[in-house]
Amino acid sequence: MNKNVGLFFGSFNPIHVGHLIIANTMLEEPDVDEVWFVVSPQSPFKKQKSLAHEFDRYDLVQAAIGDHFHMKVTDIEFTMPKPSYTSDTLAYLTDQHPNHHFKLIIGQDNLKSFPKWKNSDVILRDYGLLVYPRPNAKKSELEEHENVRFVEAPLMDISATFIRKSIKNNRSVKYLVPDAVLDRIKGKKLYI
Ligand SMILES: Nc1ncnc2c1ncn2[C@@H]1O[C@H](COP(=O)(O)OP(=O)(O)OP(=O)(O)O)[C@@H](O)[C@H]1O
Ligand SMILES: O=C(O)c1ccc[n+]([C@@H]2O[C@H](COP(=O)([O-])O)[C@@H](O)[C@H]2O)c1
Repeated sequence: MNKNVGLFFGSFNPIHVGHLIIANTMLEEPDVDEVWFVVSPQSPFKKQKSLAHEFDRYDLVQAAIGDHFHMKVTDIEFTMPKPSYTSDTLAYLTDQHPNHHFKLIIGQDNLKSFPKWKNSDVILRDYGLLVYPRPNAKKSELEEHENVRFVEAPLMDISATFIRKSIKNNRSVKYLVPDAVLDRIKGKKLYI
């Protein structure tokens, strides 16, 4: 079946309510039928000491979306070369699902550096970007690009960095992550 799929790539270290609000907002767009979370083992521009194992991050995403009918999670990048280059994954997914139409979902903070991504021109031309606004994002020349669309939605000053820091400092992150995610973070003693 043909589907319009919004691909939401990220480290998800851990997934937080901001990510879920972004996914849900994108599902309201007329040309997004499903959102697939793509858990990246290693983002090219991020060197994190506190990066949880990709299997754990995948589990947290799965726990967060539960059995949502229009959200899925994929581990497709786990067996691909690292770091995880989005254009390679897009090519692979397009090959696997020739009838689907993919778009990329990103937060506004990633738009400024997007021209430095591998094959960014191909991604822009062949897929296009759906952008969720983010506080303090730097201005980007791509804001007016014909294949870049901003959604109108509330700014959310929430980050995985803040959540990891809070856990380390023994502060509660209840409501910043879904309860099922919090249970697993505690159970596996992640980010302490
Ligand atoms: N609060 C937010 N507002 C808008 N976009 C966001 C927000 N949080 C995450 N994103 C976007 O979600 C995608 C995946 O993000 P990522 O997993 O790196 O989360 P993060 O909260 O930015 O993590 P970290 O704090 O570890 O850098 C990126 O495109 C990022 O821009
Ligand atoms: O393909 C690239 O060149 C590229 C450069 C930077 C980031 N990405 C992807 O963008 C996603 C979000 O990245 P980050 O660094 O905000 O976690 C993640 O899945 C990365 O693999 C991809």
